[in-house]
Amino acid sequence: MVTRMADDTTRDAPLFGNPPRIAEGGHVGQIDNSLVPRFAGPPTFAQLPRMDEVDSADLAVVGVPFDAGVSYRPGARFGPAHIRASSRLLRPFNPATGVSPFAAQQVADAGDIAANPFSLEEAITQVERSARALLEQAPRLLVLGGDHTIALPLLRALGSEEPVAVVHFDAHLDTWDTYFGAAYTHGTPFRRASEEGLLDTSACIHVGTRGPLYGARDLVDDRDLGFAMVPATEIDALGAGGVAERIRARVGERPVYISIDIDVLDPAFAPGTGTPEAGGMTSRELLAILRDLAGLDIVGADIVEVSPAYDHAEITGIAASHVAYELLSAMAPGSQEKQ
Ligand SMILES: N=C(N)NCCCC(=O)O
Ligand SMILES: [Zn+2]
Ligand SMILES: [Zn+2]
Repeated sequence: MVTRMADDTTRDAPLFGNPPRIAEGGHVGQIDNSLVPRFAGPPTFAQLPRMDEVDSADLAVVGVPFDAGVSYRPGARFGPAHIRASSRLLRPFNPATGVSPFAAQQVADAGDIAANPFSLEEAITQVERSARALLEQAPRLLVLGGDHTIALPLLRALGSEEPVAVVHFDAHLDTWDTYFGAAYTHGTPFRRASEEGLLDTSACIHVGTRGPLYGARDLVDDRDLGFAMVPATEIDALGAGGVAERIRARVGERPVYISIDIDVLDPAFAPGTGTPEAGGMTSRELLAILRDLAGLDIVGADIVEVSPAYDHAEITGIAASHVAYELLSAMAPGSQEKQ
């Protein structure tokens, strides 16, 4: 009996080379893990095809291995590879939403954007240029960072024609002005974006904000730059559904960019990050909130600040890969009707 099963399987499995893929909904999907072990094969996000393996893509997953903008622990340059490695266990069907995110839309991995590690200004230009070029090939992007600096060039690529609403999950405001006189850092992208007119200042919101600030003025500036806030201290009382309701009320029908700094999670759920703050949300809360955002006009998203050197047992990588999966599910056409 055991011998027969093994024989049947090996007959269909390729010896090497192009792995067999799931093909659902007319789309090229994940490697078929009933024939090829999930720990074998190329290291794309969720074992999805590369961009050059599909005729066209509805959504591209792209990495930005860059961390020259950090103010504390380094290492987010290794975030994209770590999130991809931790995404091998993602399966095709999302039972919490009823969505098959890789059957409902063509998702492909576009590899990494090359960003100069020695020139922050040049890196920002490269990220914007690359994102614009990629948007010609796939109308929506899910970006794996990288430190939070990259949100600015991504917003330049997405928000220069029509300002976007930003839903920003983070322990930090990231609307500070400068560090050591530097305008472009991972603590300043949303101030720059607001100053540049990239944000719909009636529709942006932070979620999960906590920890000490430099002064009370930070909050005044933040409001002036266009952000409402659901601080971490309000999450217990609101619950995931209540938080999602606040986000929906703020964003409405507008095009929205979702930026997720993994440090929005408590360090217990995401130790592998550069500027951890105690008292954050659980991964279950974050995943539930994202599920409730299905149906928003999500034009792009990022997951940033995963720093694998500080991770243990892939805790942070796995959290980030599931966050990506819920985002892809929420971005799938028809996702709202399924719920
Ligand atoms: N974007 C992140 N993760 N952190 C900003 C930290 C700003 C600071 O060092 O005060
Ligand atoms: Zn942060
Ligand atoms: Zn941040």
